[in-house]
Order: sequence, then C-alpha cells, then structure tokens
Amino acid sequence: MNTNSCVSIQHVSKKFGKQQVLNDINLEVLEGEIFGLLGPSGAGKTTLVKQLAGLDVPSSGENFLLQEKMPSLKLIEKVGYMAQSDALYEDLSAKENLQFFSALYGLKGEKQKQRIEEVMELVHLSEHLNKLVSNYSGGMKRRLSLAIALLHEPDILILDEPTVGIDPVLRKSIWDAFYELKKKGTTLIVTTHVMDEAEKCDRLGLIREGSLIAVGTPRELKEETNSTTIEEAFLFYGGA
Ligand SMILES: Nc1ncnc2c1ncn2[C@@H]1O[C@H](COP(=O)(O)OP(=O)(O)OP(=O)(O)O)[C@@H](O)[C@H]1O
Repeated sequence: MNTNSCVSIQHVSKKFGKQQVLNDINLEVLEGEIFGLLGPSGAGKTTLVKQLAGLDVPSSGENFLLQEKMPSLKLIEKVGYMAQSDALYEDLSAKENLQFFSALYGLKGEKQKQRIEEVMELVHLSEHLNKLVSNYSGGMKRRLSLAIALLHEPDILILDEPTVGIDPVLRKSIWDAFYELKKKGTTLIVTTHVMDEAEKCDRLGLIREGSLIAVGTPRELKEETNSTTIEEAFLFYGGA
C-alpha cells in the first residue's frame, strides 16, 4: 500500500441479488487529492462511495480508510459524506438542521455557532439561515447538504454528485471551496458524470458497468488515448 494512501479499495465486488454492480475494484486514493469517480448513470459510483462512507458493505473484498477497515465507528468524525439525495429535515430551518447535525458530531456552544457561520458562508447561504428548508430551492438544498458534510471538518470528504442542479456560477464557487479544503489537507472523493467537472479533479477513476476501466490524471488519460477530451478518452477505454 502506498504510504500516503488514505483510501484503499481492495478487490471490492458487490452483488444485488444476481446483478453484479461492482466488479473487483482496486484503487488507492492519496492524501490531499481531489479524486473523481466518473461514469455514466448506473455504473456503480454511488454503490462504491456508500461503502467508503460506511453505509454499505462489499459482497467480497475490503475498503480501508486511514488504515481502518470500513465500516468503522472510529472514523465517523473523520469522514464527511454528502449523499445524492438530500437528507434534510424539511420542516426545520436550515439553522435547526445544522444544529441537529452539529450535535451528532459533538459540536457544542460557541464552536458550533462558529462552524455553522463558516460553512453557511462557504456555500453562500448565510442570509437564508433561518428559512425553513421546505422553502429552499433544489440548488439551495444541495448547498445546505454540502454545508452539513463540512461541519465537523472531516479529513476525508465523500461527495456524491455535489453540484447537480447548481448553476455554473455557484458551481465555480463550490469548486473554489473544494480547492480551499484540499489546501488544508482534506482528501476529496467526488462522483460525477459531468465531463467538465471531471477535468477539475487531480486524478480520475473511470467506472463502467461496475469495473474500473482506467485511473490517472485527466491529462494522462487524454494523452494515453490520444484524445482531446475526457469524454473521448472514456469512450476509448470503454472499447467504443
Ligand atoms: N439497494 C439496491 N438494491 C438493488 N440494486 C441496487 C441497489 N442500489 C443500487 N442498485 C443497482 O446498482 C446499479 C448501480 O447503481 P449506482 O447507484 O451505484 O450507480 P451510479 O453510478 O451511482 O449511477 P447514478 O449516477 O445514476 O447514481 C444500478 O443498476 C442500480 O439499480
């Protein structure tokens, strides 16, 4: 295992009934990188990142985060996860949602107040702190979910399609926030099926029908396949 690897996926396969959804995945994610999992809808990205977040288990193989086998309660405070669908309390205000999740992570008093202000600023929602979540737009809910995942300053942040439904201007500001977190040493794992977003990652893993078909920097993947775009590279590796 690489010494600065902080996520190690070893021979991970997953079946739902007879359907093979992940097929012998092997992957190391390095500390402090932004790693993108790119693949079409249904490729198995969510299934994989759920395991990394400790919410599901492989049928065979093992996942390690910070040298600890998943799922592990020890890692709860070190890992942040933002699911694809927002898990928010609609009939509470944003602030109440943030307070609830802060409490789960053991954030209290002044520290809690300060973190809530910081994360809401980061996602440009400070003005809407007291609004009921049911009155939020889809994009606002996405940003609030992101704020919640950031509350406890996790070492590893796992984001399942973080910018779906978010306009380009805000998408840029969210990516700026990702780079800020990276600077602080946070490792980010981001799933996406958007090619221009994939270009923003340090390294990419291309997933197709449950198999990891290529891993490398966006530049490497393009060079190796003589492609001008990631999309072209993806099609090349996919055998098209
Ligand atoms: N709990 C489950 N039970 C049965 N099948 C499942 C379950 N979860 C996922 N699947 C199936 O596994 C496959 C991969 O789904 P997954 O959500 O991991 O794909 P994805 O790459 O994240 O796609 P998307 O971008 O659309 O979310 C799909 O065919 C899906 O129907």
